[in-house]
Amino acid sequence: MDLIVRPTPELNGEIGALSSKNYTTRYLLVAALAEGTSTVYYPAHSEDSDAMRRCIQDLGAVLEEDEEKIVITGFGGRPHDVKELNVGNAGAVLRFLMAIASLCPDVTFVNSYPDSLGKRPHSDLIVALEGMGVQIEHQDGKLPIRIRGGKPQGGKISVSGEVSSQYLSALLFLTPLLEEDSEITVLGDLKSKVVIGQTLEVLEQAGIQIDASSDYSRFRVPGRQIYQAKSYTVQGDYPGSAAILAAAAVMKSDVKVHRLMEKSKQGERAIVDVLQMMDVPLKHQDDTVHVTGNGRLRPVEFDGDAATDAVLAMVAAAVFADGTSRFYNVENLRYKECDRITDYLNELKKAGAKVEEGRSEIIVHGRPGGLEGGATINAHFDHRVIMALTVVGLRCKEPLLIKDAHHVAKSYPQFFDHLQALGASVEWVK
Ligand SMILES: O=C(O)C1=C[C@@H](OP(=O)(O)O)[C@@H](O)[C@H](O)C1
Ligand SMILES: C=C(OP(=O)(O)O)C(=O)O
Repeated sequence: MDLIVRPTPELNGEIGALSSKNYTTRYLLVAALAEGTSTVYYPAHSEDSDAMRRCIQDLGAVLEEDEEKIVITGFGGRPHDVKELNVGNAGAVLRFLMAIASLCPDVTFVNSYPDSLGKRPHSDLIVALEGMGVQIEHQDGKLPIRIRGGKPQGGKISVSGEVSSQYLSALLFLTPLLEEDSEITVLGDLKSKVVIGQTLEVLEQAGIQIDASSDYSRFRVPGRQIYQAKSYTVQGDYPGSAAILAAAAVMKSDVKVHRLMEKSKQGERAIVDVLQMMDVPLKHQDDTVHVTGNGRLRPVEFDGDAATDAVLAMVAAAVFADGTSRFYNVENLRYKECDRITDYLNELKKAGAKVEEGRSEIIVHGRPGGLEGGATINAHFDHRVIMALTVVGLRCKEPLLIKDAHHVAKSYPQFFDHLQALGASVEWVK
């Protein structure tokens, strides 16, 4: 489905942030790996979290659900002998479950999004798992991927962190279940390092003991551990909320987003600091971010690796700043649902933005007077491109038509409802 974003002068109102995608996938997984029955309160409801839900059921977890929670009886360290798993377009779910599937005799991950997840690389994880004695068939490191496991071996394990932190997270979920103790060494410069903090936080809550070096380059993981059944509460999601906050920042607004923990380990909470650096009037207290925008923004320089899933929203705000902004250390944006540098900037240019790319950076020459708009946008199967182009479209002179905007449901199905509730002029078209 396509969506029209029309110029909108003002946003006003209050919303509750959606539930965190990263915490939901992790809590569902540790609950599935536990012996006994766990409860996850306020899980995210999106395509990615549904993918994890569906796959852990296929692997033998038993789920009962109501409005506020999912009660999960885990399969412990013994997943069912499932033949096929379909993770949809969810990268983290795929990578985490590739590691867990190595406990099964023979599982194939199908390629249901050939133009998105089907293009993303998994070689670094494949190499690490092969080093643990797992046999893997793949298409040059890509889907479909067939994993013939059974009894992966711990011990000394190396994994590259250069492309994604998800490979390391995957091994951190698997190794506590192995017979042997493990020592994981991370090769190269670990990207999205802050996300490993979320993995370790959840593992600790699940009763798993891991000794991590302070720079996250080495991990000692005792084997034969048991995931404990626990109750978890999912916090609000900063990456999705970043787009709402950016929208409020680029125009006259009085917008509150609730349920955004000040002490969260989500790196994307940096959206608050970045908007403040851009002189956007806002307050963050009692887990509520309150933006009182006036449409005036200063340019900013930011290391985007610290907040990988919020960079596109930050760039969308910078499009209207009164000067040149730079987002650096962002090469791994190229390996997401689309190439979030080249593909994203091409769409921004269609709307009239002045942007330039380097291998690992995005440069934005702000246009405080607003953009022309009047363009048709290709979503590239990417929820974050859709959200960011919506932010831009609200301040264009002519409407933007976003093709296939339904892919927003990968992480934030209520995004357009939330924006409409705040007064944005957005409309689905057939
Ligand atoms: O571990 C996770 O849940 C995620 C890690 C990040 O990926 P990379 O480590 O590939 O940057 C992030 O972009 C993704 O949305 C979710
Ligand atoms: C990149 C993302 O997710 P994943 O890697 O899990 O597909 C994202 O949510 O922006």
